[in-house]
Amino acid sequence: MTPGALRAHQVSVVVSGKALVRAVSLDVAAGEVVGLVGPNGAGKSTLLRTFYRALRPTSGHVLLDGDDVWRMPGKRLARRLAAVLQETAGDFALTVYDMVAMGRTPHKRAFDGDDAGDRAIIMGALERLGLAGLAYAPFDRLSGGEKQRVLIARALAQRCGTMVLDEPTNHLDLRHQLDALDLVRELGVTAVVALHDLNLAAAFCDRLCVLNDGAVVALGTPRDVVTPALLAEVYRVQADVTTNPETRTPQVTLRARWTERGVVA
Ligand SMILES: Nc1ncnc2c1ncn2[C@@H]1O[C@H](COP(=O)(O)OP(=O)(O)OP(=O)(O)O)[C@@H](O)[C@H]1O
Repeated sequence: MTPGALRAHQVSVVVSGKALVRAVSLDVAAGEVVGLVGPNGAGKSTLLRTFYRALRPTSGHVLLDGDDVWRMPGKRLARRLAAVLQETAGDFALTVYDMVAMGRTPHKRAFDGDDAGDRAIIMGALERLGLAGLAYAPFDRLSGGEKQRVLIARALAQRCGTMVLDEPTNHLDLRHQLDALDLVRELGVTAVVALHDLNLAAAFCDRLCVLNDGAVVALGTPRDVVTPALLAEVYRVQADVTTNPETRTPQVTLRARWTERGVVA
């Protein structure tokens, strides 16, 4: 699990004549965690899809340790880069164990079964995500948060040095949100993670990349990026930014005002 250096160079995505991602350049150093933030529709998922080869950039390149991910055999990329996507529909017959076992596929030849080493990795990933008790439950019956933890466990079992995570915490309760991001940090992997919760992003990420309308509008440490001016410009909200006394990272509080119709932020 050697962390890779991930580089997007002038990546643009145009679909049906509409530019969804516009000339994005982002260098993520080996072992660095970069948060991708920005409003709904800003292009976060679209950019991430070019990283794990779900969507070919119209122009520009995505490089992992200097190798163009779009020129690499898929299996080789999957041994180096794991993606945690938003909830995936599973086959109704698959158990939680089966879903996590898929993380081992890039490391096997066709028709190879799981050996003892694979089983230990799969069970270790299930235990790490608090899912050992659900190992033989049908994936489709799980709650949204449980499913999300299964997808994280699958990426963990994939044993890659680089991870791309698209809103990995959106279904998780507070404790599991912290656990999931703690895990990413603990692993020491290179990670690009799309997050909506700016406080969480600021607490866990080395740097934040702010996308708006498909383009990077700010890139830097959380302290440099999370400012009332940026929040007003990008999210069109009035907010105060203080320093969290525990984490020493920026903390956003929306300014709310009372009207006869209730609270309006
Ligand atoms: N295949 C497509 N064809 C046309 N437009 C698309 C396509 N896929 C995405 N879009 C549009 O591209 C824009 C960016 O979408 P994307 O999912 O990347 O945003 P996002 O920043 O991840 O948003 P969210 O925070 O809501 O998840 C949106 O306006 C979306 O409607």
